[in-house]
Amino acid sequence: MAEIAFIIPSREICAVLEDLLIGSEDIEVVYARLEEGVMAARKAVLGGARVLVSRGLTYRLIAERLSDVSVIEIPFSGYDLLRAYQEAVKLSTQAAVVESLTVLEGMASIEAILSAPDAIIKVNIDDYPEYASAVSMAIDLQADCVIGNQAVVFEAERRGVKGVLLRSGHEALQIALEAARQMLALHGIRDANARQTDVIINTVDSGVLALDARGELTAVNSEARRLLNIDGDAAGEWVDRMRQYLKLGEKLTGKIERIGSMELVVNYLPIVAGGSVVGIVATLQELRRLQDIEHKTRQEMSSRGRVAKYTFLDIETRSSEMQRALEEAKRFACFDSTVLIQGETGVGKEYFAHAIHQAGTRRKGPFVVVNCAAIPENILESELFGYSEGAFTGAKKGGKMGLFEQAHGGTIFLDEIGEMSELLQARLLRVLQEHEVYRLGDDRIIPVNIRVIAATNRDLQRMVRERRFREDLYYRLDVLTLDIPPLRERTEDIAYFVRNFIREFSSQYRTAVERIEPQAMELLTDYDWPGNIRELHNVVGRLTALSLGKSITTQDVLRVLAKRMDLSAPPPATRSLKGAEDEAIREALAKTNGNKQKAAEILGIGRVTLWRRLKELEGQQ
Ligand SMILES: Nc1ncnc2c1ncn2[C@@H]1O[C@H](COP(=O)(O)OP(=O)(O)OP(=O)(O)O)[C@@H](O)[C@H]1O
Repeated sequence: MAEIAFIIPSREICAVLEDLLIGSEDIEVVYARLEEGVMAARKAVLGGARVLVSRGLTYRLIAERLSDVSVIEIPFSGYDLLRAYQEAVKLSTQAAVVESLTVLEGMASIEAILSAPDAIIKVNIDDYPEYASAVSMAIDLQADCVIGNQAVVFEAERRGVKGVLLRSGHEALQIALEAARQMLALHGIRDANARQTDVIINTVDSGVLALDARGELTAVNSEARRLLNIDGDAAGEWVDRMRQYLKLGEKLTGKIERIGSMELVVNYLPIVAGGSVVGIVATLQELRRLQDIEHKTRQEMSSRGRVAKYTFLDIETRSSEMQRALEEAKRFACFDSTVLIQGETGVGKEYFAHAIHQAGTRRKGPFVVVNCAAIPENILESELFGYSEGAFTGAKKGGKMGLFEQAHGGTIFLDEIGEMSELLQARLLRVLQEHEVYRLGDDRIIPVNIRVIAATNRDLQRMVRERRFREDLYYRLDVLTLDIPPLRERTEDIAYFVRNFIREFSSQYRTAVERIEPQAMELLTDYDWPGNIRELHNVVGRLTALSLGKSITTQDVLRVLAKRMDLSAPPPATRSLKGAEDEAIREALAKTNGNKQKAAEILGIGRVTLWRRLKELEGQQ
């Protein structure tokens, strides 16, 4: 395949060329003139030629008709001009040259070298509408010999004046050949660049379209084709749109454009070179996809260290009450709705929150825990909502993402919600209603997709009545309410947990403790456990550490529990009241023949309380 084609309107030049090109198989030489030359050029291009070389009028016609191919004109070398000069001077008294300005200037240089200024009349062929009038001018200026191309020579001879044909010789052909080869190399570089650009724009996952300065589409990648269904009508519409921005010549980013039901985020970027706009690039991204990426990034950032640790399998129980609560919680987990967990402190509300998150559709999203009672109000606000840079003195550079944002795509667990201030209750209500947050010091809306699980050990309903908790927020939270029974109502669990905890602590403290005396266990199951599982855990921890043998004894339990009751019991009102109590205890024991269990029942107190009081009585005696 010849990549360079010489379309030559002179057999003589063809012959010189063929000599010159022996062995150059990638170059084709065709003898053809004018219109035939154009046809030959087209054929060569179809055959794979990328650079055409020609001369004279044939060159002009080819360059004009095949505007998107590189066409090189064979020049005249200094030797060609010198040869024509010498021949004309020999043949005439006054010679003229009828050619383009570059040739005329070349001829003037030769005159200067030969110290014969203005020896030849110079007629610029481009100043005349046709060859004939240019030749007439030369003859009018007394020329008796005219140097020029084939047409000029023909006209001069027709008018009875000698003609000298200006021929491109060996050197000029060499120059043209070199230029053609360089042009071909440039094409190679351009193609490689275009291929590289093509690969680059097809690697990016945005749609890319580019127009040149004339508003013609010069690049479009596969993603743009996909997004705009470019084979359809959309492409034309998009090119029109881009042309408008090309005229404006200004950068425009983040514009939302609609294509049917799809929303695109479009950036228009003018290409500026040498101070002027030489094109425009549009990048397109699907809004939904961008949001997904943003969400994933947010999740990625926020889920580090923000994962739920417990599942329903971790909530062990032997109590039927608790079993019911568990079944309810499992059902709630499936609905992507707000859950309110109520229960005394230490009953395991946080365990439930983790497990509900893990069993729901958001299990892969973050799980963010916030203890509303543990953080001062103003700090809690900035923790929950985040802040922008400069929102307040000491605000971190670049601002800070709030916990609601961090929980995006997942769950936020608001523990001890009853402790939340009124201001924050109002802000939380907005989040639940609008599903969006504003950072402190920033008015930009940040959409958040979160599930809220709230927990409280307070009677929220009562707080609403006492106007200490917003009624509207209460009803927003009270969608799926879960009541976790206190440990004193789960006696089956007490024994079960005690055994588990003994094993746990005994291996942790490396003690010999393996079991608990039955009476001691009874004392524990009778106790009120105001601190619930957390308290039971602590107590068993202490018992395991204190016990000297393999069994935890009644004495051990009494010692540990008595201390706790002293801490929690209110101080006796009067001495006489205490005396009356002592009397009642004695009576009850007398009636039951010393059966402490029955005596406690008669007295309406727990066995542990009875034990404690008896110990006090012993001390008094
Ligand atoms: N089912 C269970 N099995 C074993 N331990 C449990 C269980 N439930 C709770 N616990 C223990 O009780 C402690 C208290 O649980 P959790 O923090 O979930 O209670 P809470 O109701 O959220 O308490 P608070 O209201 O004080 O925040 C936990 O640290 C854990 O050690």
